[in-house]
Amino acid sequence: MADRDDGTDLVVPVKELRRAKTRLAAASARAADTERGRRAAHADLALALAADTLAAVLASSVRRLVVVTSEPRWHDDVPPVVADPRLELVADPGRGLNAAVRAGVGHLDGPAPVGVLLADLPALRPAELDEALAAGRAALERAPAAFVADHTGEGTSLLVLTPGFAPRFGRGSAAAHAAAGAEPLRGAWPGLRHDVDVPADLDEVRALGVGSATRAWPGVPGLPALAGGCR
Ligand SMILES: Nc1nc2c(ncn2[C@@H]2O[C@H](COP(=O)(O)OP(=O)(O)OP(=O)(O)O)[C@@H](O)[C@H]2O)c(=O)[nH]1
Ligand SMILES: C=C(OP(=O)(O)O)C(=O)O
Repeated sequence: MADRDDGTDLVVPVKELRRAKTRLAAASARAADTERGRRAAHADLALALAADTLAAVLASSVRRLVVVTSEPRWHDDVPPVVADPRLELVADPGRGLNAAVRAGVGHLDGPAPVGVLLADLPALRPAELDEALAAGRAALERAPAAFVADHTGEGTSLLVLTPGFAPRFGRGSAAAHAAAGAEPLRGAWPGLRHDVDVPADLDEVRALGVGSATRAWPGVPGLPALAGGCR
């Protein structure tokens, strides 16, 4: 078992909700009867996934948390996260995921290792994140970056990098990060590896145990359970 992390800085990109998670459209379609209801349920789902991911992050040993987003609901609907003193918000440059990640890493503007975590990990456990960040920092003695592949083996859920390493998120990112010299991290970390991309993933993460916002979806408007994060 790797050591507990002693405080890595973390960047989490959160896409504008109405454009996010298009591969989950079939799940939102089952959640409401009208087109308007479906759109609202879809945005609530994307927000719930991000809120649960961030609740776990804030229960970990992460030192600074940079969220890169231009989502207008951010301030109203994620109050426990917004109120945390470790949070710094950076505007999304609007040029895709890697540009958002670069903006977050650039904001930190230092030589220290940085973790980049995607925001669709509602079963994430704080201890898994701490372990993976510690393992990633240890790997930086041998490689310019380290990554945790997602449960399919194709994507990347966490990238730990030294500033200067170019992130290669997107389809097939695990292979792209490995080809650029990043070291794959081997821990089990089921919640860290299980991102939610397609409707079947929702059942799978619920079986692992998700945070309160995802557990409550689809729920009444306003996501009353959002403040939780305990599992
Ligand atoms: N800030 C920011 N975050 C992004 C962007 N694209 C993706 N993300 C985040 O990166 C994570 C993983 O992205 P994807 O699974 O590719 O998400 P997606 O584009 O919302 O989903 P699909 O439309 O289903 O491909 C999610 O947490 C998104 O919020 C972007 O352009 N800007
Ligand atoms: C964006 C990514 O993931 P996915 O498409 O699996 O969500 C990625 O792995 O870089």
